[in-house]
Amino acid sequence: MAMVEFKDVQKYFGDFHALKDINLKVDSGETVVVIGPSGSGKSTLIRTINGLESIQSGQLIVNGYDLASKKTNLNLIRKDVGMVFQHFNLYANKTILENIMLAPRIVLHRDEKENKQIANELLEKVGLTSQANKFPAQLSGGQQQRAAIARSLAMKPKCLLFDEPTSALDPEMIGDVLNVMKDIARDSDMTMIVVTHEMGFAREVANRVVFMADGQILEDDSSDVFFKGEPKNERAKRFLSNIIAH
Ligand SMILES: Nc1ncnc2c1ncn2[C@@H]1O[C@H](COP(=O)(O)OP(=O)(O)OP(=O)(O)O)[C@@H](O)[C@H]1O
Repeated sequence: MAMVEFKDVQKYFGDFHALKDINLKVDSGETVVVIGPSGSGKSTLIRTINGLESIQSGQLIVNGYDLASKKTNLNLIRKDVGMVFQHFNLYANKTILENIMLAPRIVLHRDEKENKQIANELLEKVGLTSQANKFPAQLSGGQQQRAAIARSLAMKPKCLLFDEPTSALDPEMIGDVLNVMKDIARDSDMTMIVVTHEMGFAREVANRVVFMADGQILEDDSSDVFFKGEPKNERAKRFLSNIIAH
């Protein structure tokens, strides 16, 4: 079953055509990595999936809901489709444990004892048990991002969107965050759509790689084809050889 399906989607910011004729289908359980040069529309693409950006024409179906319809309740979509941002977006005045417990308590009305148990399990999963009662500012960037991932997972989403989750981190923090993401991709049946330049991650766990440039999808391959067989599109090929060379 498709978790996300774009059909001839167009997105404008004023006169600027940010997403051009997007056709993309992501099946439940797939891990898809989106790559491409700066300004190519990668963030815009994934932000449309949970309604953070609206589309102007075409069809976008997410978890069975039509996002172009005014009747669609975005809160219903966001319950099942989580997002991890470049800059973590944790609540500064709440502890890490409270950050993780907040949405399930308010949105899902999860029983308090169960909520705490799930939060503690997630803290363990992302290696932050000892940081549970600290505030975000007391943690490193890498720890904050792992807390943000745990917070998203606490909602038990069907789909998790990642918008350059490691690009604001110091290099020594990146590995731990990627390892958490790799574990999730391997161990869960959640759909993951990840905007990243981390080609090691893409190679190890992505089922597919989508290359964007100038608001268009120029290549959409299984990762085997992308990494072993070379992309067919010239720009994708050049992009790949540049990032692998650096
Ligand atoms: N709110 C906005 N208003 C106007 N233009 C926007 C807005 N958001 C994005 N854009 C433009 O849309 C284009 C695509 O932006 P987007 O952030 O999706 O690219 P990206 O591929 O994610 O880039 P990067 O890798 O640098 O994050 C850019 O030219 C950007 O300036």
